[in-house]
Amino acid sequence: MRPLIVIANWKLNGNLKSNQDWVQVVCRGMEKGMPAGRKYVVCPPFPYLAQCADLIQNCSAAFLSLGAQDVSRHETGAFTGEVSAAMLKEFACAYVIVGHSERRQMHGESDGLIAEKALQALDHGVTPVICVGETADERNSGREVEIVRSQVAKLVSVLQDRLADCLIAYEPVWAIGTGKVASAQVAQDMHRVIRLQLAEFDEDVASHVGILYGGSVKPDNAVELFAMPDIDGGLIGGASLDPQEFLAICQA
Ligand SMILES: O=C(CO)COP(=O)(O)O
Repeated sequence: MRPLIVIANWKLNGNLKSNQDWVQVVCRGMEKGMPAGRKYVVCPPFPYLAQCADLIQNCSAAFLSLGAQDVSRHETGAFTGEVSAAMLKEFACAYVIVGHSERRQMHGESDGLIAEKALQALDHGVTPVICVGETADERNSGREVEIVRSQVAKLVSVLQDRLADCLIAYEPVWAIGTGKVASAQVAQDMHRVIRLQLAEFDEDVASHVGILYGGSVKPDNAVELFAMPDIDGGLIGGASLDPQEFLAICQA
């Protein structure tokens, strides 16, 4: 059985005070009891990883894990502004998001670079959460399956059976921050496409890999999304900034 995983992606949000309040509210909520067999992760901006690691450690409900929003494909060296997987590991990051559509679009990240970043994370014992997804234009022209399959094909060719230790997040770009959530069936259909593609490579890998949905997930649509057979959790942006909303999604 694949566990259900809910990940808060704060993006470029947060400050010392609001982070402290957020972790306190979420921890207190989780201490009251959470559904069994689930995992929860928070991904703050880099400068707050140490603060959040400390806050989480002091939380008696050992539910919440820490993740980062990006990682360098390099180990070390003259790469100004980059953060390595080894550094993330030192700050207790168990997960890292790679290839988010905002990085693909605004920073020109390619499928090849994203696969290399995932390899770096794996080499340092950090689980990569690899994002894929089509734009509105690609879906409107009926190319959504072709686009997502080409993104996944690159992951399979580079990562091979190490994909078993990764998570994939299907985040249709048209659903991110727009309030236009993919219907549970539309999301399930694409998750199925991805899982079948992984099965073409290796059935074991396909049955192992958690595939999360991201894009305008809210407490009221999470229940239906998470009930789908190939949806193994969610990557939550806007709704994760409010600790009560995030908690409600974790409990959905
Ligand atoms: O990009 C996302 C998570 O990584 C989704 O963002 P929203 O939940 O704000 O649509």
